[in-house]
Amino acid sequence: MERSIPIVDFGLFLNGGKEEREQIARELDDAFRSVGFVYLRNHGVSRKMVGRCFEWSKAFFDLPLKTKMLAPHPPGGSHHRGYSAPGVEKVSQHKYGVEEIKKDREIPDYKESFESGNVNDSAQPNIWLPEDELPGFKEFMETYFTECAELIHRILDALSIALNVPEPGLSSTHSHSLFQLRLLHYPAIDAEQLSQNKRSRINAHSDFGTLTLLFQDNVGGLEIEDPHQPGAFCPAEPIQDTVLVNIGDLMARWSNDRWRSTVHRVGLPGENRQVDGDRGLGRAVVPDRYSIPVFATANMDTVIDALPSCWDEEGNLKKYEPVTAWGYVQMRMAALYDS
Ligand SMILES: O=C(O)CCC(=O)C(=O)O
Ligand SMILES: [Fe+2]
Repeated sequence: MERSIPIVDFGLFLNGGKEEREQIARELDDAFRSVGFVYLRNHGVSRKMVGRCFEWSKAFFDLPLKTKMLAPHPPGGSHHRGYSAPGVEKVSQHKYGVEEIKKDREIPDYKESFESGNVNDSAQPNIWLPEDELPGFKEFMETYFTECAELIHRILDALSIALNVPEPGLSSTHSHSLFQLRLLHYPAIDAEQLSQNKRSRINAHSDFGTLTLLFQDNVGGLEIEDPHQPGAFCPAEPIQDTVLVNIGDLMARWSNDRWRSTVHRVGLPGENRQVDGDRGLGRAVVPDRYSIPVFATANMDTVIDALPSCWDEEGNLKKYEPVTAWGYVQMRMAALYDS
């Protein structure tokens, strides 16, 4: 890939003066224009909190299936909370036709997930296990959600500076913090199954909200598509103490495609990553992988129409019709689950 994913010191934005904040806004703008992804250091969610979240995630997924099924994800795509067992969800890339979605599901994503969101989100109430099945889990996830929501709002402040969006900026269009905290577990799998495309971990897709935070363990396997070479992917390696941030489709549209919503997937970890097992028998096993994406979207009534600094009447016309955040997200979500 021509340009790798930049690393930005977000502490300079959080704690710096006007000049430093403007500099970081420019760095984010560059990253999102060229690659659509950035690693943030000093992002304000402590190493300890991130570590604890991975521990909780493992504790949850280690529970027996029948216990996890006490917090089931409802059928259909409109209430995106609770537990989804391996093979239930299949991400798809811009495929809304029933036939296309069915065909896509023939290669199952081998992962399980648990979704939670804002405690005040009445449209999508959280779905928890009975407290005594995993005491403390709910409380921790609610706290983690709040810390991630704070980071998302600060990134939105930086993006507002980057695009000259006047005060109170993009953060105010996300004031309900309708975010989704997702725990993901990809069970250990034969490397051969992944390499021969019999199963995927997560198929190539772009995220459909405004932006996504992604915490990953150090197993690897995440890859992003080279914007200059469609179909060619390169690794987004785990980097200690950073969070990956990427632009989603809704923000790409809002920025009139100034920023990229880059297609990504999870498959076989790179050669330099760990693959356990007896290579002699050709039965290498890719270890379990855990990741924690947090998806942001705008308040549902927000009209997504090209931001003022992203278009003009001369060379750079508006490319898209206005759409509400609600209309857009529902359309994308319906493609995820069989209804
Ligand atoms: O597990 C990962 O690293 C990526 C997850 C992802 O892209 C998603 O859930 O949208
Ligand atoms: Fe994604």
